[in-house]
Amino acid sequence: MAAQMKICVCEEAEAGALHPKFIRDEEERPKVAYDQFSDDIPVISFAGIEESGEKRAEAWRRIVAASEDWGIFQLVDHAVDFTLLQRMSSLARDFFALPSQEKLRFDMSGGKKGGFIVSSHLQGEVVQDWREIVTYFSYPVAARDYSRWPDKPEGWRAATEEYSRQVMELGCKLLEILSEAMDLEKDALSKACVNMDQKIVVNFYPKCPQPDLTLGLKRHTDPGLITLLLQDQVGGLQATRDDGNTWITIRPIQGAFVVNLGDYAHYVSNGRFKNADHRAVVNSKCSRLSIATFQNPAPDAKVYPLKMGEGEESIMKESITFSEMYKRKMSNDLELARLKNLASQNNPLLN
Ligand SMILES: O=C(O)CCC(=O)C(=O)O
Ligand SMILES: [Fe+2]
Repeated sequence: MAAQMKICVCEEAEAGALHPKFIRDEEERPKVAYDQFSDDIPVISFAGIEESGEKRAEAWRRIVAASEDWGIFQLVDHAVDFTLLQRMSSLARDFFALPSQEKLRFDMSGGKKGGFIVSSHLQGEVVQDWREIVTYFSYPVAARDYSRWPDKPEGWRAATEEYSRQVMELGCKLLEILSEAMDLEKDALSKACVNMDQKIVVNFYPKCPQPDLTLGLKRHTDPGLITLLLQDQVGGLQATRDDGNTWITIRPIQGAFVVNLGDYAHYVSNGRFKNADHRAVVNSKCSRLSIATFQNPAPDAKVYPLKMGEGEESIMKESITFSEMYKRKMSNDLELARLKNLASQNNPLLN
């Protein structure tokens, strides 16, 4: 039973020092603290969207501007029920507090569709992320495998079902705005996605003995269309728009969703919408919880600009499927990690 021998990050947290497998290279380590908050990311009220006239135009304009600028904005006054957000977060915290054997009953290793993972999705990663996660494949509904949804704590399954439904609704409204911003019909993006996929990733970052040496989640862009991220009040989500030279820590706002645009949004808008470049840092004082809901196209949806202006060239050489795009992204990431590992093995100064 290999799964039973795994060590959860919560157990690693008990040690006074960080295990070397979590230690990042100097240039990857956080330089901006988890609680040194920035207000650079716009906070937009969704109430304005439902109204008519000037308020709607203003909210709409700010969403589009943020999508072009950072590829990130925070959404408040949205329709997702506040008590449901609190319930999801508290049930998720209860799950991560369970004994390791209980969590590992849902271990996702070996290609299972959903469940519990220690650290990273990617096999072959050299340095590990300081986190544990639970993943739910929630849409399309027909593809749900409830046997992979943790049955403890009681009530989490039902709360997750309702949460995924409400977030899907909100996500679809955002797609209408982004479609119209591209001068397309309201339903253009949802049609391009063929059949909207949704995946929920609940991230738990235990408190960490040496947070300056590691990352909760390494730098990345999300692959899909948009991600709606619910974070607690601790702080740790960071973004860069100068290729990792400088970072900001996004200020947590209770009940808000941080909306990140992903690679698919970047490609179909021919580069107009930014794919948010982000990561999560950890701290030594307390654990942190975030719930990321990824709204993605179907695996066979085409990835190619939906519209190009006169004389504008496509940023993509060819049209590929979303599953092919995802595969290439993952193998690029692994190749980079492998090269980095080789370089450090061949550098006597680092050994
Ligand atoms: O925990 C966070 O703030 C970031 C999570 C994230 O980026 C992800 O799950 O893709
Ligand atoms: Fe992300």
